[in-house]
Amino acid sequence: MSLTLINVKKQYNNVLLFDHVSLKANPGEIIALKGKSGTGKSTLLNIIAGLEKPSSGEILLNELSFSEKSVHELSRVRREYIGYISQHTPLIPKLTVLDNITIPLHFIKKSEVNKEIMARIDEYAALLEIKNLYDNKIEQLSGGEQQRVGIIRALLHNPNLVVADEPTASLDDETSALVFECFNHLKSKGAIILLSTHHAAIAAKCDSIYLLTPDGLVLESPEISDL
Ligand SMILES: Nc1ncnc2c1ncn2[C@@H]1O[C@H](COP(=O)(O)OP(=O)(O)OP(=O)(O)O)[C@@H](O)[C@H]1O
Repeated sequence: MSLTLINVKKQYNNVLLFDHVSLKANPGEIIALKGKSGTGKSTLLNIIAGLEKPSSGEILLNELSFSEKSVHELSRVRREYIGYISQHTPLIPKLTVLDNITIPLHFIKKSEVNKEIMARIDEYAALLEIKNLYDNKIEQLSGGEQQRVGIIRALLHNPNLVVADEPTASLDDETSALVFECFNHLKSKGAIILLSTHHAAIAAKCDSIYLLTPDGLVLESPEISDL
């Protein structure tokens, strides 16, 4: 599945945040989005995840156009194809790690955790080193552990597009590297991963790095001459 952005523009109350944001991402690409605080990275990622509408412009997943979809249809597209990772995943403190991870299954009327889904949870939990925490309550976990629970929950349905807003912000270098391993795993299955980050080391591992400016995306790496 490919992702195409065409001239995406966003303004709030007539104040322009960005315009002319265009991008083509192919299956198996990991793309980093950089930019000064307040340039609109989270806003752009929310738009790409179908959580917010652009002021104008087009977002396409293959041929599927977001602008032609109602809010209801967009939420179905999100559930099916998109994994959204935010800095502060809403988790339920009194429930266990495993219960929190499997919450989305209730929305797709598939409350049973079947073998395939459990194998996927095990795989990511092993990669992120939280397999021993399944029965712990969220309120007993550190911030970094909670972040990893949110990441597994976002990947439960094997998304074709992963949108991650500073996924390693609350993590140390070693744990950040584990998260990147997860992204590499998804990449090998053909997913597109689009992440915002202030960490140079994380951006350097991505296939390409774009800087978000008020006038669109500027390719920072690979440099044009490398292409
Ligand atoms: N619903 C909204 N209404 C009005 N302004 C908003 C709204 N949401 C975001 N903004 C403004 O848009 C700007 C960009 O916010 P955004 O969170 O997208 O930036 P960012 O680049 O992700 O920042 P950071 O790196 O600090 O997380 C901010 O000035 C913010 O106040």
